[in-house]
Amino acid sequence: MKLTSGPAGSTRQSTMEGTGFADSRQQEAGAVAQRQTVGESFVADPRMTARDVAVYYGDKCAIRSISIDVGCNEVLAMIGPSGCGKSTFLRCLNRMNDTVPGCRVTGEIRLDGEDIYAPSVDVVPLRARVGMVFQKPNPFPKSIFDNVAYGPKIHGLTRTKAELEEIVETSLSKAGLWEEVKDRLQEPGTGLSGGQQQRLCIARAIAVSPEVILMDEPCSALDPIATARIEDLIAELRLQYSIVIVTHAMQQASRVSQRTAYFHLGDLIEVGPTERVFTNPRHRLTEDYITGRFG
Ligand SMILES: Nc1ncnc2c1ncn2[C@@H]1O[C@H](COP(=O)(O)OP(=O)(O)OP(=O)(O)O)[C@@H](O)[C@H]1O
Repeated sequence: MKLTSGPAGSTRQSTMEGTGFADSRQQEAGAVAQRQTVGESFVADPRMTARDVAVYYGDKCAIRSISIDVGCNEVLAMIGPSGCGKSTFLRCLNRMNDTVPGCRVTGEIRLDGEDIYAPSVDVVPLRARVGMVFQKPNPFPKSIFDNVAYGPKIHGLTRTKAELEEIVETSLSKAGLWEEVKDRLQEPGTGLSGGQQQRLCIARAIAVSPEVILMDEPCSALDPIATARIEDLIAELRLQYSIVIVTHAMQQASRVSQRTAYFHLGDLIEVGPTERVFTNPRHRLTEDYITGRFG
């Protein structure tokens, strides 16, 4: 994947602008330098592009001027201390923030070049194209089969029962769950173990042929073995989809992702190839975080 650095336009304005004092100007330059995203935010062939994205909850600005691409067939990890805005940004990518009262999103986000916030965009098909897997596995109170079949049915993706069965089997296979559940498809999804439930939720996302899968700390409720299975699965899914994952586990980010984005207090501080970000961070705040001095 070819990477490119952030343009000058990704610099955010300092709140000290216009003070007129020399030392203030120096501080301002420092503040701007600190808030400019360093590294490689952009890729040559993006699946999604976010430009100058800000999110407000009421009057409170949760993230400011975020510009970043999501590449095809990459896992992009988003890391940073609690409350820095990772989940808020993730939710912008499939307009999940639309469901949060008082939440306002500004800037521009495109999927395959199409503005996903355009008034003409229907969020139901959008959320099939940009699927989401949550922190806590949340299967529907339905059978294993129906959990996976539900999406294709409501999106009209199949014409016959055989086609639907085919999608269910393929999705469960891709999610690494088919062998474990093929003889109990009519049992409730909620009867599976936590790790199996999370793979069921991944199968549910896959069943509607997404282009991007968003994962918000998908392993935080799982034991190490179930976590390892999901991480292996993420590596396989990348071959077909783009994946954006929020994780608190830096080891996990380094294991599963090709690029890592570091957020800090609502700013996107640094983006780059994962190995480089973890071994040779360019921004002091990134370094402080990954070495455990902050967060
Ligand atoms: N629904 C909401 N209403 C008001 N403020 C919110 C809401 N959701 C998030 N926030 C605030 O927005 C900021 C960013 O929160 P967000 O959950 O995106 O951070 P995060 O980096 O994902 O945190 P964590 O790692 O703890 O999940 C925080 O200050 C948070 O309190």
